[in-house]
Amino acid sequence: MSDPNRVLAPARSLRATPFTPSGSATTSEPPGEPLLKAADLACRRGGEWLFKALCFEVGRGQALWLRGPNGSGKTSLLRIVAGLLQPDAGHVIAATHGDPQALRRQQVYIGHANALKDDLTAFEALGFLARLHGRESSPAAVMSALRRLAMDHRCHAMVRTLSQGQRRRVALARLALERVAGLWLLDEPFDALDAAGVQAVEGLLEEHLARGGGVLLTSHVPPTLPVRPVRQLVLDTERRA
Ligand SMILES: Nc1ncnc2c1ncn2[C@@H]1O[C@H](COP(=O)(O)OP(=O)(O)OP(=O)(O)O)[C@@H](O)[C@H]1O
Repeated sequence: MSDPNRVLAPARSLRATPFTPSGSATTSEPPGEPLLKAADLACRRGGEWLFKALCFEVGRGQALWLRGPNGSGKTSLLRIVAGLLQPDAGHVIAATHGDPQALRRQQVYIGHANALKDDLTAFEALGFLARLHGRESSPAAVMSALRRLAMDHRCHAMVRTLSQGQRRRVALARLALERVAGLWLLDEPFDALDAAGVQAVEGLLEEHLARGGGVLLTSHVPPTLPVRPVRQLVLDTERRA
């Protein structure tokens, strides 16, 4: 029997199932409008098509797990949605209601690289990111965010002295500063995290979805959220044209 949460099967032409709003959105945004619509997206890299005619949506309160083998185009797709890469066809529509600042306020992109400055302390690096993205950056807020990822005890450590998992925790602590029910785009958020780190991030995801946010994430391990089902979008190199 097919998994009802699996929204797409990989093929030359990929189509999502019809969007059904879900979740308990506590937001002034219209509850039925998706945070993200991707229509007929195509991406070609290194002379090969990664995907074509890809359509999907992320609604409020929804998490969509982007999965597929190495090189199938997950990062490329996330970068297209984040506006960092031009698709070869199709378009992405974000629920911004014509406000050009809304996208910046509502969208969070955390890529493979942690974007932390090596020569700052964990506390300074997170504060810098918060200010850069126009988020709450008071010392209390930054410490509280570090605490959510159990990194408050290392707040004075230089980033370059932290382990990979600790750096990932500091980068992801940024999510604890978010208050807007927007779209989170997360590339391998669980990479390098131990079980406690994974649990902390899943808790943040759950809170974000509960306030009406949406999440599009890649992961090589299935994300398991305590309350909500996670839908799937599969990119599959073997079945591509
Ligand atoms: N800047 C680039 N120039 C040319 N080809 C690229 C570039 N970036 C990525 N590619 C190619 O695009 C394909 C998809 O890469 P992408 O990083 O999107 O895959 P992925 O599914 O995220 O992989 P992984 O699971 O290994 O992270 C790969 O074959 C890769 O070599």
